[in-house]
Amino acid sequence: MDSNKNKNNLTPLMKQYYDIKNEHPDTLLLFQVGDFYELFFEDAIKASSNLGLALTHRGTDANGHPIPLCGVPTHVLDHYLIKLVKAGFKVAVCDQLETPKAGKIVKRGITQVLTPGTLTDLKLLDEKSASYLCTFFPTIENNILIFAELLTGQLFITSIEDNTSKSIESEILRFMPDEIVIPDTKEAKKYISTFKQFSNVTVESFDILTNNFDTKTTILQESKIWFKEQFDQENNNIDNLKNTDAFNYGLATFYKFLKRNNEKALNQIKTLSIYNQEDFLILDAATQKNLELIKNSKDGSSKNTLFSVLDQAVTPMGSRTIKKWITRPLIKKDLIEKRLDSVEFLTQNIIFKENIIKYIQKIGDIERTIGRIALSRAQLHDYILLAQALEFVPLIKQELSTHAIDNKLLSAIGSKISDFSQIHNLLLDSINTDTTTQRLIKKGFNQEIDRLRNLIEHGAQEIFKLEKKEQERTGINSLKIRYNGAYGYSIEVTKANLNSIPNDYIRTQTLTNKERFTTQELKDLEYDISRANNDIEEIEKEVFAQIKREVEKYLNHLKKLSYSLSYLDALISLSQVAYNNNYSRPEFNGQKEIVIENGRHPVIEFNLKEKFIPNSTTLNQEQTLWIITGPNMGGKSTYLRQVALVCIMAQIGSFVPAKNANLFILDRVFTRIGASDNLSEGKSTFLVEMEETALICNQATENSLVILDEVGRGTSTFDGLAIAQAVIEHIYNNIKARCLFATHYHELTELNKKFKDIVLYHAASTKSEGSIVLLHKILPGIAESSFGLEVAKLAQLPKGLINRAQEILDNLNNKNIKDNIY
Ligand SMILES: Nc1ncnc2c1ncn2[C@@H]1O[C@H](COP(=O)(O)OP(=O)(O)OP(=O)(O)O)[C@@H](O)[C@H]1O
Repeated sequence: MDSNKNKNNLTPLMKQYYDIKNEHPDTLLLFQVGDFYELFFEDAIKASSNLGLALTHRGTDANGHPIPLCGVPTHVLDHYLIKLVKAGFKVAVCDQLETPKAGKIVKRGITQVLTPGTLTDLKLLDEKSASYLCTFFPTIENNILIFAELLTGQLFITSIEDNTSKSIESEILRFMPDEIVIPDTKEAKKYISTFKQFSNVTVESFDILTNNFDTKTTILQESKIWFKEQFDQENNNIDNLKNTDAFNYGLATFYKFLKRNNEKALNQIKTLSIYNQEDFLILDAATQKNLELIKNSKDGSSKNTLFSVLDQAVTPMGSRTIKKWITRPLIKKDLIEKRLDSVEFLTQNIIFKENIIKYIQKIGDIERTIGRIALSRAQLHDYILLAQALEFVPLIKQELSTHAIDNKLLSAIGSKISDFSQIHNLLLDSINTDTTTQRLIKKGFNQEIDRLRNLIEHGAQEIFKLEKKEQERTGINSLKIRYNGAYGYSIEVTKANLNSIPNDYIRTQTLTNKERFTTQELKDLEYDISRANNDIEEIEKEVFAQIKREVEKYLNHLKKLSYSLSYLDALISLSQVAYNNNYSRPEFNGQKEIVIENGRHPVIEFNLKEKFIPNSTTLNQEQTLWIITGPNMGGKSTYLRQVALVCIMAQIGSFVPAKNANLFILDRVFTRIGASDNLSEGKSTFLVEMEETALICNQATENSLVILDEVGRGTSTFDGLAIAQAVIEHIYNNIKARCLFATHYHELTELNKKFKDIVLYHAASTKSEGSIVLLHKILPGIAESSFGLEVAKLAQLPKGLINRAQEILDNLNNKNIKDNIY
């Protein structure tokens, strides 16, 4: 859209379009024209290719060029909005603000600006995922990350001193934000390509943060004032942060962005959590991907993920809580034990659990309903849902108090579920739940509304009653009250009866045989009837607003209620999963050991046709590092992942798929599994492998679990072998983390002779009728070989090819024996 130069050549509609678009140049502008929302110029081209809609042309621009155009019907706007916002566009919706009148350009204005991270409209949100807006501000000193969950009004802030993109990426992935806002500084822009792999990125201009010329105060100061007003800041962590540029500018960037795009949400952010990365178990980005915690690597959905197994919640808010728990496992023993106590209690008290499930199911996703109320986006429907939900709160409260619950967490949840009878009664008395009538307020709640409604419903009867009254008063039986489109209501009297009309009759019209009159009473009645429809709307709106204000007084309590209920739902979900799948309660006995008896992979055990073979693990002072060899397809990767998953599940507060598990509280879990390249960033498979290994070597501690699968595989045999051995030696000698290392380099098993705590395990196999049988059992010792050719046979490589490979292999083995390489 190049020029406003020749504005005089434009139609009034296009002039108006230019004016509005100029105020929102960074958005796709959907401009309402009657029954369509239309996009013009570049916006039309982008939208048509993203939405698969036809691109046409209409009229000419100021320079006489045809204007590209693409339109969507108004009744399907939401459908297209979701698509555009999910594709990462910022979208502004410009509505017609008045009924069009002939010959006059209709008034239009922006009614919504949507960006991926600022959505608060339920139709646009994924119900099983919390939606976060992230702001990232890096400086040489530290990096600030701000995550805002707008619907619940929560803000999470952390500072990361480590400047490697891997650390920052890991922390961002915990929240999986829908949008990451960064300043247009050189340091920040370095991260764009990394962030774009998993989120939408918006660059916010930085220079004007400090020079807001529109007001006397700068955005920096404004954001500080906002922060002070929103939060009760008795938080020690905040003082340290406040002195850093990253925090101050990061906050200003966040504030500026949200103020422009969803100011209401900005004012509803009331809960602050300043945390350290180390407050939760740290799962680096590769681990989150490799273990398929929330998203699978196949299609990015939650199918066959840990989340899909643990999520048996009956409400979406419960599912969202489970998701949060999975990405933020705990590291404080007492908190983990509290969750485990509750899960155990719930698995043992089935009737109690069933009752609670029944009620929570009826309550539904009250968290989002309350979120909408807080953001003033709630409609009648939301209040109906709230009223229905509150009916079950006393029942849950009763369950929680009457069962002698010997469980700290459940009792604490119970105490937060206050009695909302007052607000429940108010809603029951006032809100019209009969959605067929299109009325907001229930009969009997407000006298004036009832009177007007009566008038509308019984207008005809009122007129009839008046007619009777006038007949009796005048003694004229033929007197009629009639309605005429041009004159309205009037009393008709035949000319023969004119002598009997009272003095207060006002003549309005003379017909051949009749005269028409009105009276003050008829005028008032007519006025009331015609105004009733308008008035009732006004009064209903005002009464509804009063009810909303009353409900808003309880917002903080309601937020606590929804938090407690989603927590309860998530706990019940964990207990259901534990019960159904025969999981056991993990123990933390203070020893630095991971001893798992008959562990299983929580996801794979569901998908196998045959029975999953359980395997045990002992990583302790005597066995700190396992080198695992074994045939391809022998089950090594499954085993490695299962050990990591069992440890993570335990720190989520879940029971684990094992007969017994004695664990210790890990600070970090690292996994380097499989081949992944990052061609979009110009990184080869091997470079990615080495970057991930470097992160482990730099960040793992003796309290970490390190899972390494075939490190060194991506380069030449000797380079790979050398790197693999050096990595093992570093982890064993310097880091002292508990480690499982799977490899096809049999040479590495020699390390067991050098270091006594490095032990050898293998994925067992046997031969039957000349073919390999994979036992999927991890046993002490070394595998005979990798049986690569056997697996190739299983995969049905051509027979001739296999025979030739066997020849080559025999030659190589003979040579190795001669050269004594093994
Ligand atoms: N404990 C088990 N019980 C039953 N089946 C298993 C078990 N472990 C693995 N499997 C099956 O074997 C398949 C291959 O396992 P996995 O990928 O773990 O082997 P691998 O040893 O890592 O192979 P490669 O060295 O080729 O990567 C799995 O997809 C699963 O179907």
